[in-house]
Amino acid sequence: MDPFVYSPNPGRVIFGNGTIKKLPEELARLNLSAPLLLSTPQQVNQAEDLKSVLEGKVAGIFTEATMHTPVNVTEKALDYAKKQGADCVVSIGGGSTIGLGKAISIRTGLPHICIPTTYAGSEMTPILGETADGLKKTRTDPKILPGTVIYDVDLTMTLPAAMSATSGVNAIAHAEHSADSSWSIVEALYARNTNPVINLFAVEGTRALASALPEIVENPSSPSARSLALYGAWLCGTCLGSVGMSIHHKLCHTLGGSFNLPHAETHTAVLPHAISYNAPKIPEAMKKLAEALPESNGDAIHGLNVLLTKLKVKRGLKDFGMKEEDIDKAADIAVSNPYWNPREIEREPIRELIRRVWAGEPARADL
Ligand SMILES: NC(=O)C1=CN([C@@H]2O[C@H](COP(=O)(O)OP(=O)(O)OC[C@H]3O[C@@H](n4cnc5c(N)ncnc54)[C@H](O)[C@@H]3O)[C@@H](O)[C@H]2O)C=CC1
Ligand SMILES: O=C(O)/C=C\C(=O)CC(=O)O
Repeated sequence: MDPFVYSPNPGRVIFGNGTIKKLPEELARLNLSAPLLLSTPQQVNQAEDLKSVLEGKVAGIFTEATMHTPVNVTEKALDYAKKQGADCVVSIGGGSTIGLGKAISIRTGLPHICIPTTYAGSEMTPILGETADGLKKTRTDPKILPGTVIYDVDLTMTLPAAMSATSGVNAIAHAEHSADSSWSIVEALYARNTNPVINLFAVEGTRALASALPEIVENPSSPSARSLALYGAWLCGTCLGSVGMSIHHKLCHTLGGSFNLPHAETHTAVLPHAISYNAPKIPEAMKKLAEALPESNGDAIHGLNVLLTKLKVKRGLKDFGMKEEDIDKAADIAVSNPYWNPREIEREPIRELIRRVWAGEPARADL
């Protein structure tokens, strides 16, 4: 056994069906009585349902959560929270809404309860990415980690199949960077600060999502597949919250932040290529990943290609509006200030990786 440090994040997790009904109990347990509910404009109905669960006893509802957590939206929400006398925030939604909850909580000290409705995993991390003046900056602070997470499978039933697929692959990406003894399962399988417990989470989380997502794409109302996917998302989010990020996340943050590409879709297109870049340096992680992916035939890259084909996702960033002439600029940004990575960051293979992702080619083991 290699030496390791295990330092689990605190936080209370409630998982099941119909669990939003437990919110009043949770607020009472924490001695809180004036929650500010947060949502996107698209999820106002779920925020209103939550208000009913609380019998109307809320400080208010703020429904302008936006992807990549723009600071101007946070400032508006902060003014509203103050005016309404909120004593905590409750975010109901995906990573965008949870990001707003984190941004308010870290600025005010207000407790944050999360009710996630996608598989992005932000609820389990002390990480916050915020955008100002066209630049997205990410920071980590233990105080950003939400105190309570209520996973209610019922709330995920409305997540459209295509979004479920890419959001689930976003989660798998957190796991993969934690599997080798040296670094993060897809990024948790090979993180340098990984440990045996996070490795178990990474493998189990990937297995759960790789099994559930194709079923959700075929039958979005399958209760068992929805439950398995949310369980996998919890495990993979825990991986991201516990170990570092590497080239995969660096590429996605570069592409998303600088070229305004959609978050989960970008993760999905990049993942097999990022894994193939690191493959020569992470043999143990590749073995574990292959075991977690159905139909991999012992080859993790093949397994990921098969999974993405089954999920019917778009694989080319050109499909999302990225221009071919931006490939060089993206390569330059991706190799500047790189995150720790098991393989040295070399510009030419990184450029070729981005070109393949831009073109939507299947990943190959020759980068
Ligand atoms: N800090 C962290 O640890 C992490 C942060 N993120 C951040 O989260 C954001 C992306 O979050 P995502 O969850 O991918 O997307 P999202 O939160 O932007 O949601 C996408 C869309 O789907 C809608 N939606 C969400 N759940 C739904 C449901 N159950 N039914 C119907 N519609 C639903 C939302 O209202 C929104 O319109 C990015 O800003 C990303 O940077 C993502 C992962 C981890
Ligand atoms: O943007 C953030 O809030 C920070 C981290 C992530 O988005 C993680 C990811 O790339 O999925």
